[in-house]
Amino acid sequence: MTDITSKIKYIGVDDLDIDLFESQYEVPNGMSYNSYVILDEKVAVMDTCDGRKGDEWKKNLKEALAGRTPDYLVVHHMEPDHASLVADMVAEYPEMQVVASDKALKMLPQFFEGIDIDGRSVAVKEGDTLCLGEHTLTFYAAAMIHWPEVIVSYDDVDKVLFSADAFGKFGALSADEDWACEARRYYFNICGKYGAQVKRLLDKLSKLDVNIICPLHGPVLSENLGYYLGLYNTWAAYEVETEGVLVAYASIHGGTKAAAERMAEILRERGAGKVAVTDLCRDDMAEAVEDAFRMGKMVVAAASYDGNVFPPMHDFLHHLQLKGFRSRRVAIIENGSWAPTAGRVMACMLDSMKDIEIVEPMVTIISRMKAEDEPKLQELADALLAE
Ligand SMILES: Cc1cc2nc3c(=O)[nH]c(=O)nc-3n(C[C@H](O)[C@H](O)[C@H](O)COP(=O)(O)O)c2cc1C
Repeated sequence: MTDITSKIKYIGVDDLDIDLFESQYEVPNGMSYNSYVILDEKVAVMDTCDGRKGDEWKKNLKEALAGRTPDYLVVHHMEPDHASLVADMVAEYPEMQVVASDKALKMLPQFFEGIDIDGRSVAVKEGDTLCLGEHTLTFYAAAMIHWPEVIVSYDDVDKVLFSADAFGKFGALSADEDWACEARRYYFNICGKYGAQVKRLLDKLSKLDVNIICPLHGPVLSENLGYYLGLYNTWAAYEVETEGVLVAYASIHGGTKAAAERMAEILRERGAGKVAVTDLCRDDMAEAVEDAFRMGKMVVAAASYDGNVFPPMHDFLHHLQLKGFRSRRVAIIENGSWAPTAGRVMACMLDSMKDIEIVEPMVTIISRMKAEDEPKLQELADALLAE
């Protein structure tokens, strides 16, 4: 338990036992479920915790309360990694009121059958305030970052923003790691689709004087906030963050892999900037998605499979479709032994995304790369790098 300011305490919990966050994201350094308590004339608990760590969280809460009773539980986001203990809190503190958006209040019985908060709920919308004594919270709608019921709140005494999942990050607080790397992987995989909504929130924040950002995952941000806001502005606008190329391949027997690796070499020889190579069958899918958004250009290379494309590539492109991948140049390499189909399928999936420029000519490898394929790869690399 740490002090964020004289009246705001951190009561969140690190989870180092979790195998996959949201049942799909590898988190080698765990996850933090952040939660805070404001101890003013009134006491406000800011979100709860994942049920996986409920006992630890309740212990932290009790310690922070030091015998006091919460007047309000503010629910910024209803996802179970933050709201699992709302029903327990409602039962334990009969005088406590639940403060949330109208949508969140409607979601409560979906998660907690029979929960009774009649006369104990405060529905808040954009611009509403909650006075705690010295501190007053102002609420802002943050719909679709990354659920529809999300709100954020701002305390103009300590200039603290409670940002819900915005500015969140994979990794427990105990992890000593670069913020941007795991925050970017988190952002594009969790919020990537909602750039327009993130941009709207950033516009609102630009009018506030924020000194401290308290997100629901990852470290509290209190220094150099311009750096974090700058990255969020780049990401929300789908702008290129790093000049370079992601080469993503899906290969059954190694032929496509050899072509992809040769393509990466050619790109490096031509000074393409950062060239990252990912094996979609083995490497972290979330990192591949992150790198696709991070860089301005991409090469996709895949084997043909049952008149379609090898499934790991289909899975990758499907992730990009879901996350709103857009505004990038993409080159295609396909492989097949009798009737190559991978290129057509990849092009079709890419065509469904916004402002994707498919660079010609696509290269077709027949089973294994031959000498005659080398100039074709060079031509494709030149076309990809030409602006
Ligand atoms: C289950 C399976 C289905 C395949 N389907 C096709 C196909 O529809 N058309 C084709 O040309 N090759 C097909 N292939 C062959 C591979 O695409 C081809 O051998 C390719 O060279 C493999 O590339 P790799 O060495 O990168 O794995 C299939 C292979 C397997 C194992």
